[in-house]
Formats: sequence, C-alpha cells, structure tokens
Amino acid sequence: MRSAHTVEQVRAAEQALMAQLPDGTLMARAAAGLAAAVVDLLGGAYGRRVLLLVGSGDNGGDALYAGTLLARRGSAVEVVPLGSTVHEAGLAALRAVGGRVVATGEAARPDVVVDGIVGIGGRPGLRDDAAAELARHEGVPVVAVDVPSGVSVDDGRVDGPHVRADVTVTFGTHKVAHLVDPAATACGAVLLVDIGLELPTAPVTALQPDDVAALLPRPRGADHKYTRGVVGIRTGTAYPGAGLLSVAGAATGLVGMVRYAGPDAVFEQVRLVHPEVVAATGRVQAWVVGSGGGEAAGADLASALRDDIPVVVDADALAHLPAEPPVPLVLTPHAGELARMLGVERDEVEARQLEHARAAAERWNAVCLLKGRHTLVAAPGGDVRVTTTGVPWLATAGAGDVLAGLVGALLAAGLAPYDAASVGSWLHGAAATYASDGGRAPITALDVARSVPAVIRTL
Ligand SMILES: NC(=O)C1=CN([C@@H]2O[C@H](COP(=O)(O)OP(=O)(O)OC[C@H]3O[C@@H](n4cnc5c(N)ncnc54)[C@H](O)[C@@H]3O)[C@@H](O)[C@H]2O)[C@@H](O)CC1
Ligand SMILES: [K+]
Repeated sequence: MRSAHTVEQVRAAEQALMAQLPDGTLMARAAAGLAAAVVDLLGGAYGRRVLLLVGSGDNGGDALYAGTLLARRGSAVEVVPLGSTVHEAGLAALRAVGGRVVATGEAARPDVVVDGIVGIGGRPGLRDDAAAELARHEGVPVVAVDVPSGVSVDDGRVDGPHVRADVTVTFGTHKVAHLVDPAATACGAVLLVDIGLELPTAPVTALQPDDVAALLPRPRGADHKYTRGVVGIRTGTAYPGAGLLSVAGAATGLVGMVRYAGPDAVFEQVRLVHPEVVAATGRVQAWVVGSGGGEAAGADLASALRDDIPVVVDADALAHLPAEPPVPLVLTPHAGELARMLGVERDEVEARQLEHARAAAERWNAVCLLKGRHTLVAAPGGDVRVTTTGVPWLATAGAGDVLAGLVGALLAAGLAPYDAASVGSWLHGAAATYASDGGRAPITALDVARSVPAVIRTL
C-alpha cells in the first residue's frame, strides 16, 4: 500500500524521531536522497549547473545541503534566495564548497532547477518573485523538494501559481498532493526517500499490485458458479452499446455468472458477444444500473434498491439517488455528474476532487468513485484510495461502462464496496495500460475489458 499522510501526521512523526536523533540528522538524510535524485536525472554531478530556488524554511535547507553534496562532486551550484530569510547553516555549508548566491534574474542557465521554495509548511500559491524566477527557466528540468511549491499539500488543490516538476523527491512518506489531482500532475515522477519516520494509518492510500492480489476473489476447490457470485446488469435501455460494455466489464471471469436484466432486444445483442450471459430470472448478489440507461435509469435503480444487495450506480442513475439509500452503494460519477449531484460547477469538482468525492460519500453514506486521471474512491468517514494505474488512452467512450460492470462483479464476488470499487478501478487502469502496450497504442473500451484476465495473470 502506498500511504499519503497529512502534514499534521508528518510533523508529529518528525518531532518524535528528531527527539531521538542528533540535530540535523533528518535534514541530512533528506538532502542525501535529494542529491542522489538530481545526479540520476543529470546522469552525473561533475560539471553540471544546478540552480537552487530557496525559500525561508527547512525546505530550502534541504535544497542547500543537497546543493552542498552536489558541489562537492563538481557541480556548479547557484542559489537564488526567495524568502525573507534563508537556512543559515545550509547556506554556510554550500558557500564553503563554492556555491554562489545570485539575485533573482541573474542566474546562469542551469541544467536543473531545484525547487526548495516551500514544502509542507507552505501556503498555496507562489509569490511574484518566485513565479518570475521560475518562468525564466522554462524548459529546464525541475526537481521539487518534498512537494512542488505552491500546491495545497493536504488536499491536492492548486489554486494559484505553482511549480510543475519533472521529479518530486519526498521524505518519510507520500503526502496527499502526490496522489490527488490536480496537484499530483504537477509532481512528475515521485521518489520517496526513507528518513525513518514511524507513521500512523494514512487517510489517503493507493493500492499496489500486492494489495490487489490479496483482495482479489479467487475460486476455491469446492466453489461452483453460484458460490462465486452472480452479478445482475440492468443497463443499456437507451444506449445498448453501454449495456454491452457494462456486461463486458462484468464478464471477465471474476464472478461465477452474469445475468442481464435490460430490454430483450439488447439482451439478444449481448448474447451474440457474450453467450455465457443469462437472463435475470434468479437471485444476484449485486446490481449494476445506470450505464446507458437514459430515462429508464431511475426505474432501474428503484428496482435494484428493492433487493437487499449492494448496487453500482452509474451514469444516468446518479440523478435518481434516494436521500437515504437502503443498501450499500458504489457511486461512479465523472466530474460533471458529481457536480450535478452536489449542485456545484464542474470546474469546482475538478479543482477540489478530494473534497467533493468525500462530500458525496458522506451525503449518501456510500462509496463514491470519482473518475479521473487519478480516480478517487472515497468511503464514508473520509478514507480515500487513489488509483494510479492507467494511461491517457483510457479516456475513451464506454470505458466507464466497463468499469461499472467490473466493480459490480467484484461486489457480487463478495468484496466490500470500498474494496470492490478500488480494486475494480485499479484493474481497469492496469488493463488499459496492458491493452495499450504501456501507453503506446490507442484502445477501445472493449479492449480494456478483454485485458483484465491478462492483468490478473501478472498478479
Ligand atoms: N521537519 C523535519 O524534520 C524535516 C523537514 N524537512 C523539510 O522541511 C520542510 C518543512 O519545512 P518548514 O516547516 O520550515 O516549512 P517550509 O520550508 O515548507 O516553508 C515555510 C516557510 O515558507 C514561508 N512560506 C509559506 N508559504 C509561502 C509561500 N506561498 N511563498 C513563499 N513563502 C512561503 C513561511 O513563512 C515559512 O518561512 C519539509 O517540506 C521538508 O522539505 C526535511 O528536511 C526532512 C526533515
Ligand atoms: K518545494
């Protein structure tokens, strides 16, 4: 599991550890990891020009000590101080090995910019001098210290100017901004340097392959098709293609049986593609409703809610949620749908994804899966799992229908709603990566569904 802790949790862990260690130990660990990442990026240190943008806090201190290590290995290091003060000991160390302080606008063109403007102590946004200095070095690779300066660390918002990093080197644990968009996009590749912190449970996490493998339903020797779970699909009334795709997501072999409960005419088409799918005449353990449902989606949802089983509520059905759902739900909106559900603008949802996914989870006491580059799966109570699998090619029509079917299958197989949604989303992204050959080729929604078994084989 990748864990993203809050600033408060990190500060408490740092204090506890610092009390046991000689002064400066943690910063030295952080700086060593940072310098190593810069060397990796540049392919060496000797003769490289390194520019440190340094604010007034310890984030600047990390940058100064890393610069000291780089200067010792032959880099030409310049510092532009951007705060009211500067980490004095760090600056003295750098100067002692030939580092130079230059005024804003006076640095030579560097090979890399190290962003030590602010870290976890920063307020969102950048001061004008910092923004102007960054703009001067457009096109130069940027390594952010701990977080890209200017982003909102605990919720992933970016309300003003901020650094866009190629690499972010963080310490002790991930922070929420490393996982949650739009800030996560500004991080580039995130490298974690272990500085020895002991941390509590994190509110925001990201499943890793081992976690998914441990959660996946697997048939045991005595299982038959009914004990493995049966998922019911009531989708596609207005748009039959969506019905076919939600069935495709459900029919990847993770449950014993898929029953289709949409219109007969759509069922005929479903059977041509998926001959194993049967009519919805018997019990199911979870329903999927809404995908391509059009005006029938409200009635489809009402009908599903009468059975005492979990329901995946997708697309058109999201407009018909009861105030107090009688059964466990997984809601699967994209930003526009979530905006309508909460009565806000789409831009607001996109800018504050964590806040809005959590708000929907609370409002409907349900798991809310907000689709995006990094999909968020929020549980009532505030825990959130972020999906970091996937490729941009996954932004394709019908991909959401496949996801709804996949999550429904996992629910029917017995996973709890939070697990079903996060594992389904992880598999969906990984299947897209697989189908697109690591992002090299375009894909269709059906390719994603068909690649799920291949992904499971790698687990
Ligand atoms: N505390 C620790 O044990 C460790 C801290 N480390 C580093 O220390 C950082 C935290 O340091 P600090 O708590 O000193 O805080 P920061 O260095 O993140 O920033 C706080 C300083 O920046 C100013 N500031 C805040 N927002 C600003 C903005 N938008 N524009 C310009 N200036 C702004 C504040 O007035 C304050 O002086 C971490 O992110 C990490 O890089 C590491 O060295 C690892 C160990
Ligand atoms: K920074």
